[in-house]
Amino acid sequence: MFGIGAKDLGIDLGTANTLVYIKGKGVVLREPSVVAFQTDTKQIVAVGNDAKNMIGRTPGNVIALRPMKDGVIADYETTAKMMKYFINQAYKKTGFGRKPYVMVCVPSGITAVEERAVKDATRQAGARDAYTIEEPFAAAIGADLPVWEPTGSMVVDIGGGTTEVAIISLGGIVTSQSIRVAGDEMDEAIISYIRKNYNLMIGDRTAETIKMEIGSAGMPEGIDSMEIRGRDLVTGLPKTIEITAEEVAKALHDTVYAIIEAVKMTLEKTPPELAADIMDRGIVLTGGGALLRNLDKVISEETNMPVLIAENPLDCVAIGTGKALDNIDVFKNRPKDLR
Ligand SMILES: Nc1ncnc2c1ncn2[C@@H]1O[C@H](COP(=O)(O)OP(=O)(O)OP(=O)(O)O)[C@@H](O)[C@H]1O
Repeated sequence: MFGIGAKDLGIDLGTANTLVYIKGKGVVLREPSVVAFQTDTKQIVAVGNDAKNMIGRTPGNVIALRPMKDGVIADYETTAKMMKYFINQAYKKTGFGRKPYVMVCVPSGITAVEERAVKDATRQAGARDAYTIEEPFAAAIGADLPVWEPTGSMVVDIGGGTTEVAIISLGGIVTSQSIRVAGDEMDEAIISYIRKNYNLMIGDRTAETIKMEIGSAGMPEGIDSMEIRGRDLVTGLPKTIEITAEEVAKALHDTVYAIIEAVKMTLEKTPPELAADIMDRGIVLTGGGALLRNLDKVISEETNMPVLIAENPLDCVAIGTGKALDNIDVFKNRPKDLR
C-alpha cells in the first residue's frame, strides 16, 4: 500500500464546479471552476466564487475564464494553478500534512493525452501522486450503487460540459456514452432562443439563473415566468423582458432530447441480464443537470424505466472519487481497457 491516509484527496475537477473531498471529512471545498487574471502579467486576481462573480464584468486588463471546457482541460497552465489554489484552500481548512495522494475524476471518453494532462496538472499542483477515475464510475460509487457486485447499475451524470451515461457491473464499466451536451449547452440554448426571439443579448450567468428558476424538461405544469435583463441588439441599450417557463422548455427541448438519446443508445447496447437488473433498480441521475425540473419524469417516460435522482446529485462524483481512494490498488493496476 501507499500509506493512503485521512488527508488524501478526491477531486471532482468539473467544467462548472470543482469539489474537494477529504476522507473522513467529506466535501470540504465546493467552488466554481473559474479563474480571473491580468491579461498582461498573467497574474491571478481571483479564483472560484470571487472569479465567477467577475464573469462578464471585468475591466479590459482582467479576464475571468473557465480553464476546463467540455469536461477536459482547455487551458493547462491555468487549470494547474486553479488546482493548486483549491488544494491549498482545502488544506487550510483541515490542517497541513504530508503531500497528498490525489484521485481525480475524468470523463469516460477522455483521450490518453488528455488523461496525462490531468495527472500532470495534479502533480504540478502539489500531489505526491495522481490517479484518475472515470466520472460515471465515481458518480455511481457516490450514489451508493452496488458497483462491485455482479448486478447492473445505470448512472447518468449530467454536469456542466459533459453528460456521461454508463452501465456498471463487477467494478467495471460495461458500456458507456459520453456526450459533450449538458448544463452549459442548456444555457447556450436559452441565450440563443432569447437572441432570436427578442433581439436581446443576455449573459451566461443570467441564462443559468433562468434555467435553474423556471427551466424544465418537457412542458411545465405551472405558468411561471421571470423578468430578465440584457442588451437590446437593435438599440444597443439595456432592456427588460418577461420570459415564460413554456418558452424556456422550448429552448431546452433539443438539449434534453440529446441527453435522452444517449440514454437510449446505452440501453440498446446493454446485455439483457443487466438490463433486467436496471429495470428493477432504476436509472440513477447525478450531476447538477439532474436538478432540471421534470428531467427524471421525461427520461422515465421515454425509456419506460424507473428513474431516480441521487440524494446529493452535485456531490456524488466528488464523494465517489474520494471513496475510490479506499480501493487505490484497483485503480493503480487496472489496465486502461478495463477501466
Ligand atoms: N437546479 C438546477 N437546475 C438545472 N441545472 C442545474 C441546477 N443546479 C445546477 N445546475 C447545473 O448543473 C451544472 C453543474 O453540474 P456539476 O457541478 O455536476 O458539473 P461539473 O462536474 O462541474 O461538470 P462536468 O461533469 O461536465 O465536468 C451547471 O450547468 C449548472 O447550471
